Amino acid sequence: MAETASTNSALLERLSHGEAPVQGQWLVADRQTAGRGRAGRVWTDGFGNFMGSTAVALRDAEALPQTLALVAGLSVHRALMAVVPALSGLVLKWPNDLLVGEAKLCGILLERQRDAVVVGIGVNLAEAPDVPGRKTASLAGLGYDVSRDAFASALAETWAEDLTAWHAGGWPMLREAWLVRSLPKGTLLGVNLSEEGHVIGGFAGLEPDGAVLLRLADGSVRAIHAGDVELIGASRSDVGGQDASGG
Ligand SMILES: O=C(O)CCCC[C@@H]1SC[C@@H]2NC(=O)N[C@@H]21
Repeated sequence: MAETASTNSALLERLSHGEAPVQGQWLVADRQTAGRGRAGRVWTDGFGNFMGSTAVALRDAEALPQTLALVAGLSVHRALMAVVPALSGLVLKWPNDLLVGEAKLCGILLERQRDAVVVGIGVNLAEAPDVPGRKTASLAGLGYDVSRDAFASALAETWAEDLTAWHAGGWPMLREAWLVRSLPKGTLLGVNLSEEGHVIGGFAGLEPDGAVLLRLADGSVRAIHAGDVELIGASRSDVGGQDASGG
C-alpha cells in the first residue's frame, strides 16, 4: 500500500466491519500520514522504513494476551539479526522497544478489539526521525543497507514461527528467548505509577505472566504490569543486578 493514515487504524477498521484476522497477512505502507505510537504519541514515518501491521485472532481461553507484545519484540529482534547478522548491541526493552545502545530502532503498538489484537511495527531501516528528548537510530545510520522488502519477508517468517509457538502454549520458551535478547540485568529503568509517582529500579527479569521486574533501592522486587518504562542507564550497585524469579 502506498500511503495510509496508519496501518494499525486500517486493520482496526477492517475488524470493526466484521473482517476476520488472517494469520500471516501483513499490511505494509510506504508512508503513514497519521502514524500512532504508544501512550498517544505520534509515530513519525520515514521513507524506506518498515511500517506494517498484522492482526491476530485470540482463541477461546488463550492465556495471557499481553504477552503477545513481548513476542512481537522477539520476532522483530530475530528478523533484524537475520538480515544483519553483524548488528551488535540490539536489545529488547520491556515491553516491546528495540534499542541499539540507548537509541530506539523500533517501536511496537498493540491494540485490542474484542477477540483480536492488531500488532503494529515500525522499524527505522532508512531514516531515524528526530524526536525531541529521545535518541533514535536507523539501520542505514549504523551502516547497514536493508530494503524494506527484505526485512518484511524476514519478519513474516519469524512472526509466523513465534506466533505458532505462542498459540501452541510456547510462551515459557518464548519468554526465555526474550530474556536472552533483553537489556542486561541491573539496567536502570524508570516508570511512572499513578499511586507512587516515578519508580526507579534495576531490571531483574520477567514474571511468568510477562510483567517486568524491577529491583528497588531497598532490595525489594516490584512487578510492573503496565506503563511506559524508560531507560535510565547502566546499573547502580544499590538497585538491580541480581536475578529475580529465575528470569
Ligand atoms: O514505540 C511506539 O510508540 C510504537 C510505535 C508503533 C509504530 C507502528 S508503525 C506501523 C503501525 N501503525 C501505526 O500507526 N503505528 C504502528
